[in-house]
Amino acid sequence: MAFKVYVDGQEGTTGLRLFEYLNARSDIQLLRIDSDKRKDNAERARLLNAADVAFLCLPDAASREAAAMVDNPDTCLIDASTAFRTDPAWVYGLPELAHDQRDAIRSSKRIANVGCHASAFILLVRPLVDAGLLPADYPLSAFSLTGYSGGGKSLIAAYESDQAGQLQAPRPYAMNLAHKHLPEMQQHGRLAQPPVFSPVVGPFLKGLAVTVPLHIDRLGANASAEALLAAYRERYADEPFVRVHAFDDMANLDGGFFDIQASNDTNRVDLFVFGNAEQLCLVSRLDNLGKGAAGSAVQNMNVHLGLDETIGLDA
Ligand SMILES: NC(=O)C1=CN([C@@H]2O[C@H](COP(=O)(O)OP(=O)(O)OC[C@H]3O[C@@H](n4cnc5c(N)ncnc54)[C@H](OP(=O)(O)O)[C@@H]3O)[C@@H](O)[C@H]2O)C=CC1
Ligand SMILES: CC(=O)N[C@@H](CCC(=O)OP(=O)(O)O)C(=O)O
Repeated sequence: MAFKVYVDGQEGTTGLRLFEYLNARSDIQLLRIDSDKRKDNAERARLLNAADVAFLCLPDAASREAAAMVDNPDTCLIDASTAFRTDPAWVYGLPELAHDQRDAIRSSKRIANVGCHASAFILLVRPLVDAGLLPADYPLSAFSLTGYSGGGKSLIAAYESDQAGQLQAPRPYAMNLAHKHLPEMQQHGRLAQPPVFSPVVGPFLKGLAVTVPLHIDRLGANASAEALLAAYRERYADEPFVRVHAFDDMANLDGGFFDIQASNDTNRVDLFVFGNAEQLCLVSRLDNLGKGAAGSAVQNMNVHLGLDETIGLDA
C-alpha cells in the first residue's frame, strides 16, 4: 500500500524539487491540488488531512496557517519553513544531529525540516561542542556562500532576468546580523550565543558552503585538527549522507580553489578541516536544494515512515 503524500506549496522552488523526488517513487501516492486552488484553504485543509505525510513548502506565515488546519492525528507534517525550528512541540528534522534524533523523528507527527545555512553550520559545530573541543561560549563567526535558489521564486526570477548583469558580483546580505537561522544555529549547535553570521549570495542556482574560522589556542584542551576530525568521524561514522574528508584535503581543491558546487544534485554533506598549527577553517558543503531543503525533507519522511532513509536520494 502506498503512502499518501501532499505537498502544500507544490509550485514553489522547494515544492517542485520535492515533487521530482516523490514522483519517481512507486511507494508514494501523490495527492495533487489543482493549480488554481492552491491557495483555497478548504481544498488545502482537505488534502492536508487526507495525507499520511504533508510537506509544507511555504513562507512562514502560510506554514503556520497550514499547521493550524490539520486535525487528523495521523497526518505527519514536515515543514520546510523557519516557523517551527525552535518550537519544542516540533522535532528538529536533522537525523544526524545526535544519536537519538532518528527516534524523535520517527515518533513525532511534527517535523521542522532544517534550513540550508543552518544544516551546514550545525553539522560542523555540534559534534565539537558535544566532545568538549569547542567551548559553548567560543565567540564564533561563520560565513556562507550560497546559490540564489535559496531565496525562492522571487530571487530566482531576479537572477534569471538579470540581462544587464547587475547581479553578477557576489552579494553579502543579512547585514543587520539578524539572519532568521540564528536561533536554530544557537539552539541546536548548543552555543551560548549565536555566531556572527555573514551569508553571501552568488550568481549561480545552487550549491552552498559554510566556513567557520577557529583559533586553536581558544579551543578546549587537546584540540587539534586531528582531534576535531576524530570527533567528526566518531559522530558521523554510520551516516549515509555525511562525508568527512582528510585534513587539508587539497585533492578536493581545484588549483587551490574550493568548489562549492561539488555536492550538488546529491543529499550529501561534505565536511572539511583546513589550516595550520594555529588556525583552522571548518567547511561544510551541500546542495541547498538537496540536503538544505527538499532532499533532507525526503530523508526525514523516510526516517519517519520507518523506511530505508536513503530511498530516492544520492549520497
Ligand atoms: N529555496 C530553498 O532552497 C529553501 C527554502 N526553504 C523554505 O521553504 C519554504 C518555501 O521556500 P521556497 O520554495 O524557496 O519558496 P517559493 O517562493 O519558491 O515558493 C513558495 C510557494 O508557496 C506558495 N504559497 C505562498 N503562500 C501560500 C498560501 N497561503 N497557500 C498556498 N500556497 C502558498 C507560493 O505560491 P505562488 O506560486 O503563487 O507564488 C509558492 O508556490 C520557505 O519557508 C523557505 O524559507 C528552506 C530551505 C531551503
Ligand atoms: C539565498 C537566500 O536567500 N537563502 C535563504 C536561505 C534559504 C533557506 O535555507 O531557507 P529557510 O530560510 O527556510 O531555512 C536565506 O538566507 O534566507
